[in-house]
Amino acid sequence: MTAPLLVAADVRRSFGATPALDGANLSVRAGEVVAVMGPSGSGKSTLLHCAAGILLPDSGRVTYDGAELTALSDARRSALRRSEFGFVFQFGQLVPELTCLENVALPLRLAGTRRRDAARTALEWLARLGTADVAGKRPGDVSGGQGQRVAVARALVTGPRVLFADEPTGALDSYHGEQVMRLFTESARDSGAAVVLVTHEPRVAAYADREVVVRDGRSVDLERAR
Ligand SMILES: Nc1ncnc2c1ncn2[C@@H]1O[C@H](COP(=O)(O)OP(=O)(O)OP(=O)(O)O)[C@@H](O)[C@H]1O
Repeated sequence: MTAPLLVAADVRRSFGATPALDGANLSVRAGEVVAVMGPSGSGKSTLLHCAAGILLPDSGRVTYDGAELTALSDARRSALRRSEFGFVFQFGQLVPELTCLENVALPLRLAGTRRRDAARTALEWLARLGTADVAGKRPGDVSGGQGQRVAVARALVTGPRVLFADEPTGALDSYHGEQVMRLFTESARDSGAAVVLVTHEPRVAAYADREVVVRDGRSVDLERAR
């Protein structure tokens, strides 16, 4: 079995007097989809944010590809996040002033790709997610399901090695939610990325290879028989 690509070990994090994580663990291998489940307020999002280097834990270690994320400067951690990680959230992640195509092209433009090349790659990703028809529209003029597929295309366009998704289908009905999950997990598996997927919906977690359940800031790993 291959070594995990990303490991969060014994992570603790409080917000003021509220202990959000109290010794949580998470690991994910390349090509593996891990669902982080658990009740509301149990610490799922905090664990994702710590694993992705968005939040620093109070104690514990997060290592990515053998390097300790928690020991990097803010600037190096941000650069690593931009180049290695992709993110899909529930709401409000697309830039409303840009077209859907420009939204998907944005991470490539930020990484220095020329406008025409970025647009071509972005359009390929929109087509793979079945949303090439909304390329010229602004996010406010597309449906919730189309918007989430555009967000997935934007998360995948740079070829990230780890994808983080926090309730990516939370705002969708079950039909569109399933469609987004299928495209999301297929695309991630095709590209060999590792996926950390926070959800409280068993139907969404069913797309994962493994489940980690967080309760009161602590995690339990459950192997899923597939
Ligand atoms: N920025 C913050 N400031 C203060 N408290 C916070 C903050 N973020 C999270 N918390 C608290 O930390 C605990 C864990 O929150 P977290 O969002 O990680 O849970 P969750 O399992 O993702 O919840 P949900 O399923 O409702 O999104 C909760 O008690 C929450 O109120």
